[in-house]
Amino acid sequence: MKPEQAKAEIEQLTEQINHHNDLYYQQSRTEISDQAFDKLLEKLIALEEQFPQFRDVNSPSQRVGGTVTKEFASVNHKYPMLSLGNTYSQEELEEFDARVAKALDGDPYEYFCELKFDGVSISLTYEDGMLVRGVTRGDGVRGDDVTANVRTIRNIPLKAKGKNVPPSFEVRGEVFMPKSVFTQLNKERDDIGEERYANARNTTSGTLKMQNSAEVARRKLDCFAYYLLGDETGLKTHEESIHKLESWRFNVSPTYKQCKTIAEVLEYIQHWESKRQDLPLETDGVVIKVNSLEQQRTLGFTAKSPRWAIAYKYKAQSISTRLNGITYQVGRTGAVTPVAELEPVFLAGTTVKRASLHNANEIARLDLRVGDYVFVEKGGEIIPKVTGVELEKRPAHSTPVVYIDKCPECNTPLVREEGEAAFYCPNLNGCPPQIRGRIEHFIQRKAMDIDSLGEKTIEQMHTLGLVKSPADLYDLKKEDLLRLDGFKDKSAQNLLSGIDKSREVPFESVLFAIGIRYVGKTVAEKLARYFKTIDKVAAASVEELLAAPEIGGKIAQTVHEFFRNPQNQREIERLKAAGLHFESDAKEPEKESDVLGNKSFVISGVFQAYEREQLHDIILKNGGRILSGISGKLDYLLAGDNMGPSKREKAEKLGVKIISEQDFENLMKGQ
Ligand SMILES: NC(=O)c1ccc[n+]([C@@H]2O[C@H](COP(=O)([O-])OP(=O)(O)OC[C@H]3O[C@@H](n4cnc5c(N)ncnc54)[C@H](O)[C@@H]3O)[C@@H](O)[C@H]2O)c1
Ligand SMILES: [Zn+2]
Repeated sequence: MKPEQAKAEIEQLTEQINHHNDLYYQQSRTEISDQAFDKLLEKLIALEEQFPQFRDVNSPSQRVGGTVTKEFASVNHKYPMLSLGNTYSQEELEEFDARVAKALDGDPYEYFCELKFDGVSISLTYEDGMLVRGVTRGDGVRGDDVTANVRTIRNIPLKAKGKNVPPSFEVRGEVFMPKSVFTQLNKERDDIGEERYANARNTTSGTLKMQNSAEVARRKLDCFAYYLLGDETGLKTHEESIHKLESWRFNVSPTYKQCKTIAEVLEYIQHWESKRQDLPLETDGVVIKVNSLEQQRTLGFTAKSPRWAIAYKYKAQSISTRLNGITYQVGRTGAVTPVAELEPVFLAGTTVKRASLHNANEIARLDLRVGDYVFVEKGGEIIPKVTGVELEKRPAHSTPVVYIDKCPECNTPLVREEGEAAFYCPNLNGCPPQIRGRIEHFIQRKAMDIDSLGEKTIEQMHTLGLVKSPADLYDLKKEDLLRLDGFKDKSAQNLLSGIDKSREVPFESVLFAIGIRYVGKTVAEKLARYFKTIDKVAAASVEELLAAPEIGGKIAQTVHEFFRNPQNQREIERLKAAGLHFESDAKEPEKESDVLGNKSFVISGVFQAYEREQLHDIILKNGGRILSGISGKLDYLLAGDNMGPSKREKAEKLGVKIISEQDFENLMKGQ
């Protein structure tokens, strides 16, 4: 290759890699697989080695990929947080072993193997046994201070318990979202018409950077600890540090193993290759560390990673098969999901016949054509996905897939809202899967909690014309139920009493049950708490909805529209007549004073003496108002710890007064 050509290619690769790094670390999104990304980086490294004159100090080959964000205060790491060199092949692993042997100059050494947990790394600082700080890796030198969020993770001890806990130390670990939590989260998102999250790692990264710790707590993140650092730990090996962490009640994955030779390392890798699928979290490889800390010091670091460790990454399990066609599914909210119908193929233990394609953009991006041979990949999720097309096998004269424009269930023309990836069938009240889905949503445990009513029964009720909307459930008679398959006197009676009992379900559950798009259980609770009655929610303008805590523009808009629809209005009138709770039992907070004189507040950050919701109540009870965001109209920004610098900046620019917890207490005293 000519130098000019190499230079151009290095520049182009750098730009590409920076783009993917930005997506991955800043926006928690990905456009290409890790393996494809690693190939780009490998290519860049090879070119830079061949043409060192074109290697920039800021090249992505020389630096950890992330940066800090504006939303959190940034903190310098005491010890830099580096990346890991990685490999997908046995030969490269053996080369690594040879480098270690050479650098240790005949000294005997051994390895310690752990799984590579696929989440987000975190640094946890403890002082006098107490957790004082949780910081993301950031650019390796500085990270985001996400302490408030880290405190919500149950498996991260707030206090290290056990013998000989040193006065000050740092723990490194991986924050992750267990597979079961991720699946449940996506189920809930499907149910309220939100787009699914792509994978658990990106969701973990996005969650850890949320501004609202209460929401983080609901996401049920978890953490595995794998490093112990400190000046006075007295440790000799990595293994000892792992045992120390265990004895101080840190959550350590029991999957580690000490290995004497690289052959044992290879056995470990093989052992976990398929077994790792049964673990409760995603893993993407094995991390191999030289066990002796003394030898780790001898080996040292490159600019980007330790020379005493390497990550062996498992190749994604992928296979090529024929795309026989595309079918379309309609969900409860009318969202249309395309599904790839494949020539059955055996992949990683199961036969795959179908794969998800997400949406029309994805089909266009892949330029899919029926008859193509496509690559199917099983990532962490159970449903495989189509990741690419084997272009050499493309049949002649094939044409790109034309996305359907009518609902496959009811033939209504589909619509796509601005800024949304999915197409929708707008026929809310006449499209069968939407009707059935709405009833399934209505009866679920978190909503009206009517058990003994399964999907099959709902479908049959709908086919027989017994139930077209949730309100019809309350008109059902015993003789209606006896027409259903398998229903006898007793089961019919049970169902009727289940329906009857649902009349006692509290308002927030009813508000969730009626199935407003984007209104999940948490949002329903917030709205119910703030507005107290359905009539007030229904009458609220978009601005008034926005004033409720944590209600954003998209939700405010849909809630407002929902109550303007005459059919929805009629349904609610019928449900009211059926005797459901449409008012909150919780009493209006009793006015205690007017000391805050109608001033407006935004609450942000974490407070010493109060929970946020508590402050919220105190303000309302004492004649203040709560606003949803910082604007020129705002009187006070009540700032706790860990408030993002961007909020402070905005408030300062608009001349909004920023007050502390102490200032607020003074205001309450009328000072
Ligand atoms: N698909 C994309 O667009 C894209 C973009 C950027 C990066 N990436 C992927 O991100 C990775 C590069 O990121 P990286 O620099 O964070 O490196 P890395 O993820 O390959 O390795 C370093 C990280 O491994 C983690 N880790 C997990 N288990 C560990 C254990 N037992 N011991 C020690 N560390 C453990 C730590 O968080 C550590 O920060 C690559 O896998 C790359 O493919 C993908
Ligand atoms: Zn339809």
